[in-house]
Amino acid sequence: MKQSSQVYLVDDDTDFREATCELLEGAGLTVEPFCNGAEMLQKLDPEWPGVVLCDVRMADLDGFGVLKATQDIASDIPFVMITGHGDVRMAISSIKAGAYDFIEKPPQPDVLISTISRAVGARKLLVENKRLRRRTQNKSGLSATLVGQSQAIREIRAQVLRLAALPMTVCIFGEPGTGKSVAARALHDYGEGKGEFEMIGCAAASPEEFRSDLAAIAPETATLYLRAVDRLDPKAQAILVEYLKTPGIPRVIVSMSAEAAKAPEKNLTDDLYFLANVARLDMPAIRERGRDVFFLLEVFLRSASQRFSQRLPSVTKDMIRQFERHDWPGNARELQNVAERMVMGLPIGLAARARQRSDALLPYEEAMRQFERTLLSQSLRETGGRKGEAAELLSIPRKRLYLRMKAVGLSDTGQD
Ligand SMILES: Nc1ncnc2c1ncn2[C@@H]1O[C@H](COP(=O)(O)OP(=O)(O)OP(=O)(O)O)[C@@H](O)[C@H]1O
Repeated sequence: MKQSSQVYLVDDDTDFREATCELLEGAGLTVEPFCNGAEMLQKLDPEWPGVVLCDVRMADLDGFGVLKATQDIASDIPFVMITGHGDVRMAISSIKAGAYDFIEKPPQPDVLISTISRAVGARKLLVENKRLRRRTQNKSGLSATLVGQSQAIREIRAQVLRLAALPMTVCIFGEPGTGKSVAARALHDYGEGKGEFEMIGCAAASPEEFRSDLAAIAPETATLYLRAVDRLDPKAQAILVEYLKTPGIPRVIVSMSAEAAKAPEKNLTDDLYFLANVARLDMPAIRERGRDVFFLLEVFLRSASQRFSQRLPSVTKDMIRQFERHDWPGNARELQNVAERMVMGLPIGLAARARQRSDALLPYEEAMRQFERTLLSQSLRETGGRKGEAAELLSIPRKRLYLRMKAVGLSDTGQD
């Protein structure tokens, strides 16, 4: 599945959504529609080079709530609010709250297109500038992105800097959550090519979807990251082989599982194996990186406490022992989840996880959904099903708790 569109459109009015998508796509913009803010926020990535266009009046979370949550994730993503016609007070409030601009409903097509194109242009510039800044930073810039002091990660950083300068295809191998996508982005950030980073997730893509994802790659893309390329079926691999032979395509970086690292030729057709396996990076598992687990923990704790507006939790001796004994099958991603639980004052529950095998891990979206479901059920259990108290325990607004319960399929027991 292709990851990034240029515009996320949030509106609970189906007719308006469809008409607006058609209009913006007709003007050459790529749009992804959402019928509520919660779904969009779940997808929002702070590095996303796009723009949010959001209605102010919506049944669940209103436009101001979505704006606030967007700013918590990434304050520099332009947010364009759709306000009621003639509602000057609302328009002023949206700008005061940090919106990039506002558009009155029903919008005039030329105003809508020019406002969104301007916002997309501004965002593109900002992302490019950030990238150039990162590139001009020295190696210490890279150690803030690919965190760790172990010999293994130092070698990865040195290889990234070496390979970034060469326009060849790179194959990144590693267990789930070892930072393959972080390394791919670093290869882009520290590379010479001007343009954007785009990602296509290959795990669930049918050959048809994959073909259309490749066809939709924006001309300004400098680096194309194909995640889990070993999960493509042979038909889709043949499509990729043809694509890789096309002149003028972006630089391609692919990732593969640790199992595939042992014998990549088994997972790839011969054609693709020879085309893709030019240079390789092998991301080390957390369990092979000694004290890095604590360097990463600190980074994840700081970011989670900022994100959830909570104090930094203390790390007890018992926790340190648990961390050292744990196998970390989910690697940095698992550690990040544990850090979030610590910040929220929840048990870290490492013993049970230690018995899980890495190949039993679920795809990311599903794993996150299950994690969230467990977290919400646990808080509800601890508060005897009282949602107000559960929301307080998790330090989120009650409305957000309702939304997330609905999103993960938890039934409403009726107690407030
Ligand atoms: N060395 C690192 N320094 C800082 N953060 C890291 C590092 N490695 C991983 N992370 C963080 O851990 C999480 C998982 O990393 P990432 O998504 O890059 O893993 P992956 O190997 O690409 O996963 P997948 O196997 O699902 O494709 C991300 O939030 C990422 O930012």
